[in-house]
Amino acid sequence: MAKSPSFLSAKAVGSFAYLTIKDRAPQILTKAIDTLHRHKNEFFEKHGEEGVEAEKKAISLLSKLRNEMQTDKPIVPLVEDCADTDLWNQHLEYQCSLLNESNEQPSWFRSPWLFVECYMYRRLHEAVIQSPPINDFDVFKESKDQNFFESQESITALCTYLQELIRTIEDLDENQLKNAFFKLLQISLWGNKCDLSLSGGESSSQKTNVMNSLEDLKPFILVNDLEHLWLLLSTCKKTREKALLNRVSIILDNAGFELVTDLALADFLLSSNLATEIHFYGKTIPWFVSDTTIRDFNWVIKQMKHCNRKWMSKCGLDWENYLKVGRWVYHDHMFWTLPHDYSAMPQVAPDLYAELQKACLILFKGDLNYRKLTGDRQWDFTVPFHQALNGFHPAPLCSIRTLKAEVQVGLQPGQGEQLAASEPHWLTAGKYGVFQFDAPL
Ligand SMILES: O=P(O)(O)OC[C@@]1(O)O[C@H](CO)[C@@H](O)[C@@H]1O
Ligand SMILES: [Mn+2]
Repeated sequence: MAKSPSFLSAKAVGSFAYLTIKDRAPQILTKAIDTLHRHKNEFFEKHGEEGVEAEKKAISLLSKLRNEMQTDKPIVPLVEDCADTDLWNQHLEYQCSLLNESNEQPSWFRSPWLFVECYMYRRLHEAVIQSPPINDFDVFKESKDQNFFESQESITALCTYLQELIRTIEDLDENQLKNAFFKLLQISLWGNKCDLSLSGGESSSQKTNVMNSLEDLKPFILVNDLEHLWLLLSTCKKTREKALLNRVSIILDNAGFELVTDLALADFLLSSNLATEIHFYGKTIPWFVSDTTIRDFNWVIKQMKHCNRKWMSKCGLDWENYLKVGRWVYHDHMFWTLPHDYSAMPQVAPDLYAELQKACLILFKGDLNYRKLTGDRQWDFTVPFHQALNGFHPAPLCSIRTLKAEVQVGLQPGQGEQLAASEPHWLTAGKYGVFQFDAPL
């Protein structure tokens, strides 16, 4: 078996990983510190002097973290005893073993980018939980909520389209159903552009109506396996006995507009009978600035339900009902906020792997999921996606991802080189996307 290529890391000066750890990650910590500072009065009103002391402590812990990163200090073990602390510290020991020969310590600019970037968010969480009584504060909530509020035009247009689709769905022929399916998948793909960790926490809302740009965006889809998804789900629908369940699992990414696009897609899958149940997987802690937690998931549905726009409110009501009757299920699992790539899931989280195996299709949203699917390694662009998955095949799966990191596989010969020649930042600007499918052989 050929040796796998090296991990992306900030060792490569000028690389996107390097620029992230050097510039964007410290900027994200600074914004988190500013957010805590701006909530000082709220903490005082809620908790009195204890709240102000807690704010000071969290800020001091985050400032220390930022300094460790900016001065490339060794990565230190987590100290707060949580359910995942041992797994994190065991992984840190594994990272130490990778550097044994060079007699070096894991550090921000030497260790794999995936590890240190995930570690930063887990240390940020540790700083907050070490600061009671503000230990359940989400430093990213404001920006996730703002993304939702600033995307109202797109959300309204999407809900109006979805409700019209549902109203007429019995009259749609096979081809019309497929086109609607593809349209909602593309909206979910481009919803992934709205990612606050790429923008360093600056607003990245969907201010224009993405539905009007789908045709213009088609040339930016580098791998398009949509037909595989249609064939899989339409065949499951035709061959399914009445009772048999067809589960589609969605590994969520960002809250706000992207989450609404994923919920709209999920509604269509049920309304069209392409699936009988949808399982969603979010993050158990605030993660990569915009990622969805259970609070974000419930907040978006509640906001939709109570808003004064007819079709948005109808969607919110329907979606709340899907959850009530169990046709939509939300899962929390700590694995998604560990630093491991997905080929480690059978060993590290066999219960989660077994759960994913129950799906007839798994949709992985976003760039970080793509990085974890492919091990965040420096693969040649033409390496098959199946190979890069390194044995991770719980069920047929599809990555729905806009490119925001220097890892991409499954391209045609010369395709990557041609893009690099015309667009130096094609891998990281979020301008290109993929629908990349894999089925167990
Ligand atoms: O998973 P998402 O939300 O699509 O993107 C997350 C992400 O793009 O943000 C980082 C920027 O620091 C990337 O490296 C990382 O993959
Ligand atoms: Mn994300």
